[in-house]
Amino acid sequence: MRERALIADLLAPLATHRAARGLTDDAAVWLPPLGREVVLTHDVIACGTHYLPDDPPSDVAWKLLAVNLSDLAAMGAEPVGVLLGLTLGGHEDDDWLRGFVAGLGRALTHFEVALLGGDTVRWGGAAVLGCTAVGQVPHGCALGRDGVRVGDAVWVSGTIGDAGRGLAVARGEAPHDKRLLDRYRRPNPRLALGRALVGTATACMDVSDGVLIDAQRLAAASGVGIELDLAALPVTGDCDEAERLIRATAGDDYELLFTAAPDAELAALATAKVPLTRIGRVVAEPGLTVLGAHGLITPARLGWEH
Ligand SMILES: Nc1ncnc2c1ncn2[C@@H]1O[C@H](COP(=O)(O)OP(=O)(O)O)[C@@H](O)[C@H]1O
Ligand SMILES: Cc1ncc(C[n+]2csc(CCOP(=O)(O)OP(=O)(O)O)c2C)c(N)n1
Ligand SMILES: [Mg+2]
Repeated sequence: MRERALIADLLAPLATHRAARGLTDDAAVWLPPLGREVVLTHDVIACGTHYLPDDPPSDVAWKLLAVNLSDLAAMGAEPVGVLLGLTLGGHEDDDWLRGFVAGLGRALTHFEVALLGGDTVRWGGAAVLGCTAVGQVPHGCALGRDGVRVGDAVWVSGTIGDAGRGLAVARGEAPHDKRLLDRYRRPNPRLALGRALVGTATACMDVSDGVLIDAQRLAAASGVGIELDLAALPVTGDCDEAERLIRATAGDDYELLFTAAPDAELAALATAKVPLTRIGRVVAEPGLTVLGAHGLITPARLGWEH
């Protein structure tokens, strides 16, 4: 399929938002509502690094959107639209592209975001798929990483480590488990939670590289320290300390890690699907401290780094 056909026949029908101008102009034109700030983020996923060549193309489209919307969720923003940078390789034939666009359409509808534009190129290597997500927040309401205060409680949404286990399933290294595969292939950005945390959380970020390394980054951004209780980490099923460390460093969770005053009322923000768990506290001494059953633990690694 030629680039023109992909755009005109498959992508343009998805670009229904007025701002996209039917994908017939050089760029999208969007007027943010009065009193709103525009929130912008860009994340790339590469075949072999972030997803597997055999992952269904519709799930790859979902993941591309989800990892970007997760960054908007972390900022407390409401998503508006996305621009896609599709650098395709030899593996992405017409069937793959049709599957990708079908999944893209479903994901756009599910997340209520507009396709605003993008670019498509072919090259000889593995596919590299970029996405710019555009969101909005009421003026001054964006959540940041630098608002953590000494004495705050540290919270995380959902469960940690299931996506990492899903990757093992996808690689054929663990028995088939649809739920875990979905956690890896179809992350759920915590958009409603992120927006609900505006005004309550002192700081927020999403967990993509592993909850330990991301907690270290959150603490560093605020010039404070974070103490995490490994036993408090929300995991699926029973697991010992060694397994908890694996789950805490696997990454791909796309949960929200946030801080709030110790007496902040958060129970009302939790749901059956997205529980909230208090996993630690903020201290003055900078750095990350991991506490196990027998005291301090020094993990060999904290998470994923490129
Ligand atoms: N190549 C780049 N050019 C400009 N900014 C970048 C680049 N890579 C990362 N950033 C910015 O650095 C910050 C941290 O990026 P990253 O660690 O990828 O965060 P996240 O995990 O939220 O995606 C973000 O504000 C991101 O926009
Ligand atoms: C095939 C494959 N191997 C390994 C991983 C694990 N992995 C790759 S990148 C990554 C971290 C998240 O990606 P990154 O580009 O750092 O996202 P960002 O922090 O920028 O949101 C993880 C856990 C994976 N998702 N897929
Ligand atoms: Mg990034």
